[in-house]
Amino acid sequence: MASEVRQSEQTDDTAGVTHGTSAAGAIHVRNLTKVFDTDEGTETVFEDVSFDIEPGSFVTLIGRSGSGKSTMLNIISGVLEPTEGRVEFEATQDGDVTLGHVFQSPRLLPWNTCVENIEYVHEANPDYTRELAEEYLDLVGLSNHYDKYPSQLSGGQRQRVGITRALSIDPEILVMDEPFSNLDEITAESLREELIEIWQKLGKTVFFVTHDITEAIELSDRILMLGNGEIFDDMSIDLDRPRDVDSEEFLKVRQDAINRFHAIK
Ligand SMILES: Nc1ncnc2c1ncn2[C@@H]1O[C@H](COP(=O)(O)OP(=O)(O)OP(=O)(O)O)[C@@H](O)[C@H]1O
Repeated sequence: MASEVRQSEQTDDTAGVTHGTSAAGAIHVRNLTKVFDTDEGTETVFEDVSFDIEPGSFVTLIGRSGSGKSTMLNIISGVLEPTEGRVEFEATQDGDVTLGHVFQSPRLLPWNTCVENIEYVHEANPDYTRELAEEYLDLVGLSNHYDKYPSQLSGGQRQRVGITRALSIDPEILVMDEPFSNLDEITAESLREELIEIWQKLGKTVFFVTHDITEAIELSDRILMLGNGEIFDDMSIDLDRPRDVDSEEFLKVRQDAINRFHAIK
């Protein structure tokens, strides 16, 4: 049974959502409209948008700058209220849905170590132990960095901590807003590979936002294209994983995606 989203903010970077039962991790976006009121008047970002996301799938929303990708992601995560419509989640048998939010910049607390930055989002979790933080840091290759401060880490390592922190609350759903766009391409590429390995291992539903078509094809089961206030295309990516971005079949899919993307007026 589906359940309407209710956000209880745990930190800037994670949003706890509760309610519902079964098929945990499915997302149902229903007739979403978002209008911003500004000094210059109103701006309708999108109107009457609906789509469904399968539990455990990796779905990416792409669109030009200003098309409303972050707005959509923030409504799904509960950071923003829609003007009209609703988002429903399928919850676990316990009736819970937890959602982890990874931002473009990891937003770590500078006076906290890696472990403490994870501990911070577990303040209300009686089962939290340092071992749990270490286990998640191990997952992203930060075993030798538990007690380092953010200033002692590279940009890629800081983003790894951001991803780890979101994963450490064991969310059914991970929303990621251009998490690799501030990183150099070599680091971004290794993080993409790690993310896919983690996703395959943990089976989370991932809702990912990017403006990078190659990144979207490399990562996703499905790409939603947002433009002119609507989802104008919904493309399944049927390439085997791991994906070779230089392979003939990848380049063919990429060209198809580019053609479809440019079909929007
Ligand atoms: N809080 C706000 N108040 C008013 N307008 C807003 C607000 N947030 C976003 N907008 C407007 O909504 C539109 C969509 O913004 P959004 O950040 O969702 O786009 P985006 O596709 O994520 O862009 P980018 O790829 O550049 O990050 C933009 O025109 C933006 O100016």
